[in-house]
Amino acid sequence: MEVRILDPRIRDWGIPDYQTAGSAAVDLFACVDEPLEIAPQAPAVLISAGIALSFGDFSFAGLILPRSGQGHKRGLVLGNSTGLIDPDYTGEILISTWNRNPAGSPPITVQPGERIAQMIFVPVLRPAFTVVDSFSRETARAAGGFGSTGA
Ligand SMILES: O=c1ccn([C@H]2C[C@H](O)[C@@H](COP(=O)(O)OP(=O)(O)OP(=O)(O)O)O2)c(=O)[nH]1
Repeated sequence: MEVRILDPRIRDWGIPDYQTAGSAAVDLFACVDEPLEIAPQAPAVLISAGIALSFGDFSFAGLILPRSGQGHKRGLVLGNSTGLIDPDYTGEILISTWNRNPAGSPPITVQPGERIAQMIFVPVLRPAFTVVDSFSRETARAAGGFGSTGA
């Protein structure tokens, strides 16, 4: 996979890579020029991750996810819940950054180079759609959902 370094500070912070052989994700750095205060419940802020990717073949995509420590402990999550990086997207990777804490909480300060999110890569399946009036196979669940099997 090709990576373009759009913010030279990335070379000092560590080009995003798997921290260990067992790691599924690469951490993304906040490429802000100065510490950035994000108020609770304020509209999400787009922060550059300082990199662009070329997926080569289009068989996988990227997903930007919150980091558990940032999200669970600190309240710093993603304004779009999950970011999808399409395999044909070659622009700057942006992180929609949101302070989910209740109004009145202190702001969260994001430092330059802080690891605020992570990205995993997933295979993309592109099933062909056949338009039908009714499905050729029935299931026990049928349209049951949203708690249909009990609490
Ligand atoms: O957190 C994100 C989400 C998206 N993107 C980039 C890569 C992605 O491929 C592109 C488009 O994202 P998406 O398909 O989710 O956007 P959309 O709202 O459906 O708009 P469109 O596809 O019309 O651009 O924006 C990011 O950099 N970060």
